[in-house]
Amino acid sequence: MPNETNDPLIPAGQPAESSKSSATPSSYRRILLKLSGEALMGDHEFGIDPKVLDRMALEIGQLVGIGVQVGIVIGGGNLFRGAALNEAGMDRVTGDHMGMLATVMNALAMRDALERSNIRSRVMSAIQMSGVVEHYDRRSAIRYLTSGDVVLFSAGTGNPFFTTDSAACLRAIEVDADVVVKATKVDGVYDKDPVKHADAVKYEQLSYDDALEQKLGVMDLTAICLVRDHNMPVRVFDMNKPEALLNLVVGGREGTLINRG
Ligand SMILES: Nc1ncnc2c1ncn2[C@@H]1O[C@H](COP(=O)(O)OP(=O)(O)OP(=O)(O)O)[C@@H](O)[C@H]1O
Ligand SMILES: O=c1ccn([C@@H]2O[C@H](COP(=O)(O)O)[C@@H](O)[C@H]2O)c(=O)[nH]1
Repeated sequence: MPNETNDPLIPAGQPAESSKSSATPSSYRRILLKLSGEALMGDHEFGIDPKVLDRMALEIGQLVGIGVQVGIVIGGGNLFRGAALNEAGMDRVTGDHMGMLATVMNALAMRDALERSNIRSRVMSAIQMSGVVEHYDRRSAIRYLTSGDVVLFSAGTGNPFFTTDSAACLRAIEVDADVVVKATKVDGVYDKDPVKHADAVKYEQLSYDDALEQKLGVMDLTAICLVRDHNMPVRVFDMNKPEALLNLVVGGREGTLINRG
């Protein structure tokens, strides 16, 4: 049911067609943008390149400018991943806690970049961190999004053994986003990893079931099961391609669409 009451707690969730009647030229009213932590490194080996943050802030500002509500989940792969720490000998749950804290650091850095560009934003964390960031609360998040604030959902799901892809899909479903937009270092989903295989073939569109059956590594299988069960579309695109984010949000063909098929 479209939200016709203007009650911020009634989900946005309008299909693309119904939102076209509003002032925004966007195909979507509310998106959940998943940013790769690794991509924040830019040309560096580790950490955060402020130039990447500033460029992303600019692109996010363009979306806010056309009336799109933006929730963001940032990965932590530029700092720590629990599985890698575990391979190096650390307890897995401790490593996952470090990975989740890394996502909070990335979210704080992105908020800083957004605010320097005069884009109102808030960081919420799945792990309580009084005095640093607000604890995640779904109803507050929806209110912030409805009022036009960019909301950065940090600390993943708050639980070990998950990833920020799953967190992004979970938050998208919870706040009733229209789509998960996964910004990554490749320009879509291929039949095999395009970084490792020069002959990989790109999909324009892919069903959830095909993505699961073929175990295509661009997104973890838990996340794909979640979006499939809640019929949440996902678009995977290249975050290094200028204007690609704006283009896909206004209905352009960018990357790969994963949906019911
Ligand atoms: N079939 C596939 N199609 C496209 N990319 C693939 C595929 N299989 C593996 N990949 C790899 O998945 C990567 C995309 O994941 P991404 O960089 O977003 O990492 P992540 O683990 O989600 O993010 P983070 O860096 O935040 O941990 C691409 O860089 C690509 O090399
Ligand atoms: O719900 C979650 C989300 C993440 N983690 C840990 O954080 C790192 C970084 O996230 P990426 O998705 O890999 O960028 C991840 O490797 C996990 O160790 C988590 O435990 N729970």
